[in-house]
Order: sequence, then C-alpha cells, then structure tokens
Amino acid sequence: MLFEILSSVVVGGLVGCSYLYQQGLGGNDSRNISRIASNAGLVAKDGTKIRILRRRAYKDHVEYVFQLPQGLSVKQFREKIDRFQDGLNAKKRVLDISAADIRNINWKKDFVCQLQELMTKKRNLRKEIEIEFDGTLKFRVYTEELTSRFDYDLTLLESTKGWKVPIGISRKGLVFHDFEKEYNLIVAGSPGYGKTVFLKNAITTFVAKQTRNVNFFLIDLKGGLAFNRFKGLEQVRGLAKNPLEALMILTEAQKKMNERIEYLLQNGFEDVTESGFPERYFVVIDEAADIVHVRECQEIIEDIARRGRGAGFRLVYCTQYPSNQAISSQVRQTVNAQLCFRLRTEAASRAVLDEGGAELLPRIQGRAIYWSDERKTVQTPYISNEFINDTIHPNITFKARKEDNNAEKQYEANSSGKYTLELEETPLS
Ligand SMILES: Nc1ncnc2c1ncn2[C@@H]1O[C@H](COP(=O)(O)OP(=O)(O)OP(=O)(O)O)[C@@H](O)[C@H]1O
Repeated sequence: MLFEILSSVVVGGLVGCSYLYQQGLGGNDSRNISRIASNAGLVAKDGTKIRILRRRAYKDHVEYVFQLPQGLSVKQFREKIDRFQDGLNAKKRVLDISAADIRNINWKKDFVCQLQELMTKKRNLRKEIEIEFDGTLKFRVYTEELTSRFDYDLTLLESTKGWKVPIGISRKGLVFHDFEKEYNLIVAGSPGYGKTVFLKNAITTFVAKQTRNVNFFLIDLKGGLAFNRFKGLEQVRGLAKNPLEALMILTEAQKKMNERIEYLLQNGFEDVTESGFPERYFVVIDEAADIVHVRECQEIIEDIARRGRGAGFRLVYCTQYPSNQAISSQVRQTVNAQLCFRLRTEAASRAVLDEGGAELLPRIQGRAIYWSDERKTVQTPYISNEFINDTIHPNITFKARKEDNNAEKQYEANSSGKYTLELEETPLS
C-alpha cells in the first residue's frame, strides 16, 4: 500500500514536472523569432519589422501570430525556415521520462537510485517550425518532432474513400490527395526519399478500392522493376520501360482519351461525372525527365494534362531532377498539386513548388511537402511489398482483358464474395 501511494505521488510529480519543464521550454520564443527575422533581413523597405499580435500554447505546440509588414510575403519567411529552426534550437536538453519508465521502476528495490538514474535521462530538444499565412503570419513551434515512420496498414486502406489516396500524416492529422479535385499530381524528390513508395501506395490503394473502375498506363523509365509486381493486374493497361514503349503507351492512352471525349461531345455531356462513367485512367510516369526530350511523348503528356480532366484521365508526373526543362511550363500550369520530397537545391524546389523549402526538409525518408489548397509537411505512408502483394493478389487472378476496342469490362460479385469477369459491348472502352 505504502509503495502504491509513494509511486502515485512520484509518478504524478515527475510526469507533471517533466510536462511543466517542457512547457517552460516551449517558453516564449516571440522575441527570438522577431530577432531572427530582423537578422535574416526580413524587414520591410521602410524598416517595419514583424510585430507580435498574440501567442497561444497548445498541447504540442506554441503558436505565435505576427503582423506581416507590407511588402513582405510568407514565402520569404518559409525560405528562411532553417534560420528560425536553428535559432530556436540552441542546444537544449529536456527530461525524457515516460509513464512507462515510471511503471517499470521496481519500488521494492533501491528505488531512489532508480529515480536518480531516470533523472539523468535526457534528450536533445529539437523544435520544429511551421509557417503559415492567413492574413496574419503564424509560426507554430513544436517541441516534438513529426513522426519519421508512418506505416500503411489495413486501417488506413479502409479509411480511404472515393478517388483519394493517403498522402501521409501531418501535424493536424491524416492528409489525402483527392484526384477528383486536383486531377494531376507532380511527385518530385532526390533519389531514395520515397517517390516510388508513394506511387506504389497510390496504385495499391486504387486497385483495392476502385477495383472495377481504375486503369493504369504505367511508364517506369528506371527499368520497370518498381512496377513489376503490378504488371499482371487487370487494371494495368500497359507497362513501359523505355522511351519507345512509353510512346506506344502514351499513344494508346491519348487514343482512349480522344474516344472518350468524342463520346461525351456526341452525347451532350460536359464530363465523365455528368455522364456517370465511373472509370478513371491514370498515366503514371516515373522518371519523367528521361522522356522530356522525346517531343512526341512530351506533346501527348501535355495534351493529357490539358484535356484529360473531363474524360477521366489523371496524370502523375514523377521526377528526381525537377527543373524548368524536366517540368515544362504546360505541365506545370495544368498540375496544381505537388508532393515534394527533399531536393538538393532551392532552384529545384522552386521548379516544383514555386518556392524554396524542399531543400530544407530533414533527411528523413518519406518526409515531404504536399501542396494542394495549402502547404503541409507530411510523413508519407510506408507501404511494404508484403502488404502490396496481399492487397493486389486477388486482382492478379482476374487477368482476362478483351483487347477488342469496343469492349467494356464488368465484374459481378459471386456468392463467395469474389469477382468474376464479364465482358459487355459498349460504345466506349
Ligand atoms: N514513407 C516512407 N517511410 C519510411 N521509409 C521510406 C518511405 N518511403 C521510402 N522509404 C525508404 O526509402 C527507400 C527508397 O524509397 P523509394 O524507392 O521510394 O525512393 P525514390 O525516391 O523512388 O528513389 P529513386 O528516385 O532513386 O527511385 C525505400 O526502400 C524505403 O526503405
């Protein structure tokens, strides 16, 4: 009994103490932020500096709201986020004691020593910052780092609806990309940060959730291995591994798109949504820089990006080397959403996001900036090959595509819950 009372007093005290200590360190950074801004030259031409309006502490962060001087933009602040982060991270160490640590104390044996030992358990404090603008300039200072691992699992798959694909976890929760709102997506990042894993996540998600309706034209100019496991799928209309095959696949995709547009025109529909066509076609290109000099390919890609929307065509344009050459201005103008992993230079970041920032991302695989309606930092889901295989396996057995251009496929569930394939003639396919 004595031990229980003692333990609850100590646990409450220590955890409370640690909490207060950390809150204290969250502290008041408003002066530091103002000072760093001035030192980094973020001052208006007439000498006006940012001015604190309010500060509010939340469970996991402190938000500082500033007035932005006229003539300065949030972009300028974001591009110097590393200065703010470094400035607020002047070597601080905090107690790192969890409730589990306390539970693991053996209260019947030299617990004072164990407690002393625990009090030495510290970690470096690494504050992370997010900068936003909504009429005021907001700095969010987090004392906990965003998770560096977010696994794709069944729960995530089940929570994914419609034509959405999970982009990752942000500070505010799950983030999805909705291909019915932002039709095309640019994915960029230096080698090894997670582009291919993201593409596999998207393909697997739609094969599982839009089994009957999704179609892929896959172009993998890095040798075809990354998409190899998908090539037997009913939903994959082709897999190209070199520029010549890419041109063939793109030509087929364009033909299909033209047929669909023609049908919509003839029948007085504005787009696939109005016509009720459930099918969507994804042209996925990884590594786009490798075909940027093939004029015919480039023209088709730009055509699909420009005219494909209403016909249900979506473009996922992926590159390691973003530049104004690798992402043509036509593609750039028709693609309003970007998922950008760490890049080497600010110029590369600008080619994707129109501003710097991707070069300042931490060297964490899966860490990215997602920009659709607003800019978010996310940890993208890690999808394992085992999970992909388990998820797509039932679809591989369906492979039975009728090559006839006038065939539309239909599936019906049988009593065992599995799908069987039926082919039905329609004006379009
Ligand atoms: N979201 C993630 N979470 C954790 N680890 C990841 C994540 N995404 C990728 N990785 C790790 O990084 C490795 C490389 O990822 P991936 O193949 O997707 O990189 P890439 O950007 O496509 O590289 P490249 O351009 O060279 O093909 C993966 O094998 C995996 O170990």
